[in-house]
Amino acid sequence: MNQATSPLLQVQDIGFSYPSKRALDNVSFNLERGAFHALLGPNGAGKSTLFALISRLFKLQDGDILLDGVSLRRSPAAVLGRIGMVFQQSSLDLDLSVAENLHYHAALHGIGRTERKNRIEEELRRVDMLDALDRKVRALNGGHRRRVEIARALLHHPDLLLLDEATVGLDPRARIEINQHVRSLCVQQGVTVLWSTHLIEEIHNDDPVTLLHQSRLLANGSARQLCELAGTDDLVTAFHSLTAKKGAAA
Ligand SMILES: Nc1ncnc2c1ncn2[C@@H]1O[C@H](COP(=O)(O)OP(=O)(O)OP(=O)(O)O)[C@@H](O)[C@H]1O
Repeated sequence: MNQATSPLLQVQDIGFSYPSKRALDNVSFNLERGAFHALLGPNGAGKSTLFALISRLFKLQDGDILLDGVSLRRSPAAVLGRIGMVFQQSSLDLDLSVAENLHYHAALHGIGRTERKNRIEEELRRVDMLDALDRKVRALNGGHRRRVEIARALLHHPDLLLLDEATVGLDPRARIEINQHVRSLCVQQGVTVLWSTHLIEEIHNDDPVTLLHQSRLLANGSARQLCELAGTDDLVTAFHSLTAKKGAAA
Protein backbone atom coordinates (compact mmCIF):
# COMPACT_ATOMS: atom_id res chain seq x y z
CA MET A 1 0.00 0.00 0.00
CA ASN A 2 1.63 3.32 -0.96
CA GLN A 3 1.34 6.37 1.28
CA ALA A 4 -1.12 8.24 -0.95
CA THR A 5 -3.70 5.44 -0.77
CA SER A 6 -3.03 4.15 2.74
CA PRO A 7 -5.24 5.48 5.56
CA LEU A 8 -3.91 8.54 7.40
CA LEU A 9 -4.93 7.23 10.81
CA GLN A 10 -5.20 3.65 11.98
CA VAL A 11 -6.87 3.00 15.33
CA GLN A 12 -5.84 -0.52 16.28
CA ASP A 13 -7.56 -2.56 19.00
CA ILE A 14 -7.92 0.34 21.39
CA GLY A 15 -9.08 -0.42 24.90
CA PHE A 16 -9.35 1.95 27.84
CA SER A 17 -10.66 1.58 31.41
CA TYR A 18 -11.39 4.20 34.06
CA PRO A 19 -11.05 2.76 37.58
CA SER A 20 -14.65 1.56 37.60
CA LYS A 21 -15.65 1.62 33.95
CA ARG A 22 -14.50 0.01 30.69
CA ALA A 23 -14.91 3.01 28.34
CA LEU A 24 -13.49 1.51 25.13
CA ASP A 25 -13.08 -2.11 24.20
CA ASN A 26 -11.36 -3.52 21.12
CA VAL A 27 -12.06 -0.52 18.90
CA SER A 28 -10.40 -0.46 15.44
CA PHE A 29 -11.06 1.75 12.44
CA ASN A 30 -9.18 3.83 9.84
CA LEU A 31 -9.46 7.42 8.65
CA GLU A 32 -8.91 7.95 4.93
CA ARG A 33 -6.88 10.97 3.81
CA GLY A 34 -8.80 14.17 3.16
CA ALA A 35 -12.12 12.69 4.32
CA PHE A 36 -14.70 14.28 6.59
CA HIS A 37 -15.22 11.38 8.96
CA ALA A 38 -18.08 11.42 11.50
CA LEU A 39 -17.94 9.84 14.95
CA LEU A 40 -21.36 8.98 16.34
CA GLY A 41 -22.58 7.34 19.51
CA PRO A 42 -25.10 7.81 22.29
CA ASN A 43 -24.07 9.48 25.57
CA GLY A 44 -21.39 7.45 27.28
CA ALA A 45 -20.44 5.47 24.15
CA GLY A 46 -16.76 6.40 24.51
CA LYS A 47 -16.32 9.21 21.96
CA SER A 48 -14.59 11.73 24.24
CA THR A 49 -12.36 9.00 25.65
CA LEU A 50 -11.33 8.12 22.10
CA PHE A 51 -10.50 11.78 21.39
CA ALA A 52 -8.52 11.99 24.62
CA LEU A 53 -6.47 8.97 23.53
CA ILE A 54 -5.78 10.22 19.99
CA SER A 55 -4.77 13.65 21.33
CA ARG A 56 -2.72 12.02 24.10
CA LEU A 57 -4.64 13.68 26.94
CA PHE A 58 -4.84 10.10 28.18
CA LYS A 59 -2.07 7.57 27.78
CA LEU A 60 -2.88 4.52 25.66
CA GLN A 61 -3.68 1.37 27.60
CA ASP A 62 -4.50 -1.38 25.05
CA GLY A 63 -3.74 -1.15 21.35
CA ASP A 64 -2.05 1.58 19.33
CA ILE A 65 -2.86 4.49 17.04
CA LEU A 66 -0.75 5.02 13.92
CA LEU A 67 -0.55 8.23 11.92
CA ASP A 68 1.07 7.59 8.56
CA GLY A 69 2.38 4.40 10.09
CA VAL A 70 4.03 6.23 13.02
CA SER A 71 3.04 4.84 16.40
CA LEU A 72 1.52 7.21 18.96
CA ARG A 73 2.70 4.81 21.64
CA ARG A 74 6.33 4.93 20.47
CA SER A 75 6.60 8.45 18.99
CA PRO A 76 3.94 10.63 20.68
CA ALA A 77 5.59 14.00 19.87
CA ALA A 78 5.93 13.19 16.16
CA VAL A 79 2.27 12.17 15.94
CA LEU A 80 0.90 15.03 18.05
CA GLY A 81 2.73 17.60 15.92
CA ARG A 82 0.49 16.55 13.04
CA ILE A 83 -2.83 16.75 14.92
CA GLY A 84 -5.03 19.80 15.55
CA MET A 85 -7.75 19.65 18.17
CA VAL A 86 -10.95 21.56 18.91
CA PHE A 87 -12.40 20.50 22.25
CA GLN A 88 -16.04 20.57 23.28
CA GLN A 89 -15.24 23.17 25.97
CA SER A 90 -13.62 26.33 24.66
CA SER A 91 -10.01 26.64 25.77
CA LEU A 92 -9.36 30.22 24.61
CA ASP A 93 -8.23 32.75 27.21
CA LEU A 94 -11.17 35.15 27.38
CA ASP A 95 -9.09 38.08 28.64
CA LEU A 96 -6.54 37.93 25.84
CA SER A 97 -7.08 39.18 22.31
CA VAL A 98 -7.55 36.78 19.41
CA ALA A 99 -4.00 37.58 18.24
CA GLU A 100 -2.52 36.91 21.69
CA ASN A 101 -4.31 33.56 21.96
CA LEU A 102 -3.08 32.49 18.55
CA HIS A 103 0.49 33.73 19.04
CA TYR A 104 0.72 31.79 22.29
CA HIS A 105 -0.45 28.57 20.65
CA ALA A 106 1.84 28.98 17.61
CA ALA A 107 4.81 29.65 19.88
CA LEU A 108 4.06 26.40 21.72
CA HIS A 109 4.40 24.65 18.38
CA GLY A 110 7.79 26.31 17.85
CA ILE A 111 6.66 28.53 14.96
CA GLY A 112 8.93 31.61 14.63
CA ARG A 113 7.59 35.15 15.07
CA THR A 114 7.38 36.22 11.40
CA GLU A 115 5.96 32.93 10.23
CA ARG A 116 3.54 33.03 13.16
CA LYS A 117 2.14 36.39 12.09
CA ASN A 118 1.66 35.19 8.50
CA ARG A 119 -0.04 31.98 9.55
CA ILE A 120 -2.35 33.73 12.03
CA GLU A 121 -3.50 36.13 9.33
CA GLU A 122 -3.90 33.30 6.83
CA GLU A 123 -5.99 31.12 9.14
CA LEU A 124 -8.12 34.00 10.46
CA ARG A 125 -8.81 35.13 6.89
CA ARG A 126 -9.92 31.59 6.04
CA VAL A 127 -12.57 31.68 8.80
CA ASP A 128 -13.46 35.30 7.96
CA MET A 129 -12.23 36.57 11.35
CA LEU A 130 -9.24 38.71 10.40
CA ASP A 131 -11.13 41.83 11.51
CA ALA A 132 -11.27 40.39 15.04
CA LEU A 133 -7.48 40.14 15.39
CA ASP A 134 -7.22 42.71 18.19
CA ARG A 135 -10.54 42.02 19.91
CA LYS A 136 -10.74 40.33 23.29
CA VAL A 137 -12.14 36.82 22.99
CA ARG A 138 -14.68 37.72 25.69
CA ALA A 139 -16.29 40.15 23.23
CA LEU A 140 -16.89 37.45 20.59
CA ASN A 141 -20.06 35.37 20.28
CA GLY A 142 -19.96 31.57 20.51
CA GLY A 143 -19.82 30.98 16.76
CA HIS A 144 -16.93 33.42 16.34
CA ARG A 145 -15.01 31.87 19.25
CA ARG A 146 -15.36 28.48 17.55
CA ARG A 147 -14.00 29.90 14.31
CA VAL A 148 -11.00 31.27 16.18
CA GLU A 149 -10.46 27.86 17.78
CA ILE A 150 -10.53 26.20 14.36
CA ALA A 151 -8.02 28.78 13.06
CA ARG A 152 -5.85 28.09 16.11
CA ALA A 153 -5.99 24.33 15.58
CA LEU A 154 -4.71 24.77 12.02
CA LEU A 155 -1.76 27.09 12.75
CA HIS A 156 0.80 24.28 12.74
CA HIS A 157 -0.67 22.85 9.50
CA PRO A 158 -1.86 19.53 10.93
CA ASP A 159 -2.83 16.61 8.68
CA LEU A 160 -5.57 15.53 11.07
CA LEU A 161 -8.15 17.80 12.71
CA LEU A 162 -10.18 16.42 15.62
CA LEU A 163 -13.40 18.23 16.57
CA ASP A 164 -15.32 17.02 19.61
CA GLU A 165 -18.91 18.35 19.44
CA ALA A 166 -17.59 21.54 17.85
CA THR A 167 -21.04 22.98 17.15
CA VAL A 168 -22.62 22.37 20.56
CA GLY A 169 -24.45 25.43 21.85
CA LEU A 170 -24.28 27.32 18.56
CA ASP A 171 -27.28 28.65 16.66
CA PRO A 172 -28.31 26.74 13.51
CA ARG A 173 -26.70 29.20 11.13
CA ALA A 174 -23.32 29.16 12.92
CA ARG A 175 -23.50 25.34 13.05
CA ILE A 176 -24.02 25.08 9.32
CA GLU A 177 -21.26 27.59 8.56
CA ILE A 178 -18.73 25.81 10.74
CA ASN A 179 -19.66 22.40 9.35
CA GLN A 180 -19.29 23.74 5.79
CA HIS A 181 -15.99 25.41 6.60
CA VAL A 182 -14.52 22.22 8.04
CA ARG A 183 -15.70 20.27 4.99
CA SER A 184 -14.00 22.82 2.74
CA LEU A 185 -10.72 22.22 4.63
CA CYS A 186 -10.90 18.56 3.58
CA VAL A 187 -11.52 19.38 -0.07
CA GLN A 188 -9.22 22.39 -0.44
CA GLN A 189 -6.41 21.64 2.02
CA GLY A 190 -6.55 17.85 2.11
CA VAL A 191 -7.03 17.93 5.89
CA THR A 192 -8.46 14.72 7.35
CA VAL A 193 -11.24 15.40 9.85
CA LEU A 194 -12.76 13.39 12.68
CA TRP A 195 -15.99 15.15 13.68
CA SER A 196 -17.90 13.90 16.70
CA THR A 197 -21.51 15.01 16.97
CA HIS A 198 -24.95 14.28 18.33
CA LEU A 199 -26.48 16.27 15.48
CA ILE A 200 -27.13 13.70 12.81
CA GLU A 201 -28.25 16.33 10.31
CA GLU A 202 -24.59 17.41 10.15
CA ILE A 203 -23.71 14.12 8.44
CA HIS A 204 -24.07 13.58 4.69
CA ASN A 205 -24.95 10.29 2.98
CA ASP A 206 -21.46 9.68 1.63
CA ASP A 207 -19.59 10.58 4.80
CA PRO A 208 -17.66 7.74 6.40
CA VAL A 209 -19.12 7.15 9.86
CA THR A 210 -17.79 5.30 12.90
CA LEU A 211 -20.57 4.39 15.31
CA LEU A 212 -19.63 3.60 18.91
CA HIS A 213 -22.04 2.04 21.36
CA GLN A 214 -21.42 0.81 24.89
CA SER A 215 -17.63 1.10 24.49
CA ARG A 216 -17.55 -0.99 21.32
CA LEU A 217 -17.44 -0.33 17.60
CA LEU A 218 -20.98 -0.98 16.46
CA ALA A 219 -20.66 -0.06 12.79
CA ASN A 220 -18.21 1.51 10.38
CA GLY A 221 -19.13 2.60 6.84
CA SER A 222 -20.76 5.43 4.93
CA ALA A 223 -23.91 6.97 6.38
CA ARG A 224 -25.76 5.32 3.49
CA GLN A 225 -24.35 1.90 4.41
CA LEU A 226 -25.43 2.38 8.04
CA CYS A 227 -28.94 3.09 6.78
CA GLU A 228 -28.86 -0.09 4.67
CA LEU A 229 -27.66 -2.05 7.67
CA ALA A 230 -30.64 -0.78 9.67
CA GLY A 231 -33.09 -1.23 6.76
CA THR A 232 -34.06 2.44 6.53
CA ASP A 233 -33.25 5.43 4.35
CA ASP A 234 -33.01 7.85 7.24
CA LEU A 235 -29.82 8.13 9.35
CA VAL A 236 -31.65 9.29 12.49
CA THR A 237 -33.84 6.16 12.38
CA ALA A 238 -30.79 4.02 11.60
CA PHE A 239 -28.90 5.50 14.58
CA HIS A 240 -31.78 4.78 16.98
CA SER A 241 -32.40 1.33 15.59
CA LEU A 242 -28.71 0.27 15.64
CA THR A 243 -28.11 1.61 19.15
CA ALA A 244 -31.36 0.25 20.58
CA LYS A 245 -29.85 -3.18 20.92
CA LYS A 246 -26.58 -4.26 22.39
CA GLY A 247 -24.12 -4.30 19.52
CA ALA A 248 -21.18 -6.08 18.02
CA ALA A 249 -18.94 -4.76 15.25
CA ALA A 250 -20.54 -4.78 11.80
N1 LIG B 1 -13.20 10.36 34.42
C1 LIG B 1 -14.03 9.31 34.36
N2 LIG B 1 -14.10 8.41 35.36
C2 LIG B 1 -14.92 7.35 35.30
N3 LIG B 1 -15.74 7.08 34.25
C3 LIG B 1 -15.71 7.94 33.22
C4 LIG B 1 -14.86 9.10 33.21
N4 LIG B 1 -15.06 9.77 32.06
C5 LIG B 1 -15.98 9.06 31.36
N5 LIG B 1 -16.37 7.97 32.07
C6 LIG B 1 -17.32 6.95 31.64
O1 LIG B 1 -16.79 6.31 30.49
C7 LIG B 1 -17.81 6.06 29.52
C8 LIG B 1 -17.46 6.73 28.22
O2 LIG B 1 -17.50 8.15 28.44
P1 LIG B 1 -17.19 9.20 27.27
O3 LIG B 1 -17.25 10.56 27.90
O4 LIG B 1 -15.97 8.80 26.54
O5 LIG B 1 -18.47 8.99 26.32
P2 LIG B 1 -19.05 9.95 25.20
O6 LIG B 1 -19.46 9.04 24.07
O7 LIG B 1 -18.09 11.03 24.88
O8 LIG B 1 -20.35 10.55 25.91
P3 LIG B 1 -21.07 11.98 25.69
O9 LIG B 1 -21.72 11.90 24.35
O10 LIG B 1 -22.05 12.00 26.82
O11 LIG B 1 -20.03 13.05 25.79
C9 LIG B 1 -19.10 6.58 30.14
O12 LIG B 1 -19.76 5.49 30.76
C10 LIG B 1 -18.63 7.57 31.18
O13 LIG B 1 -19.56 7.68 32.25
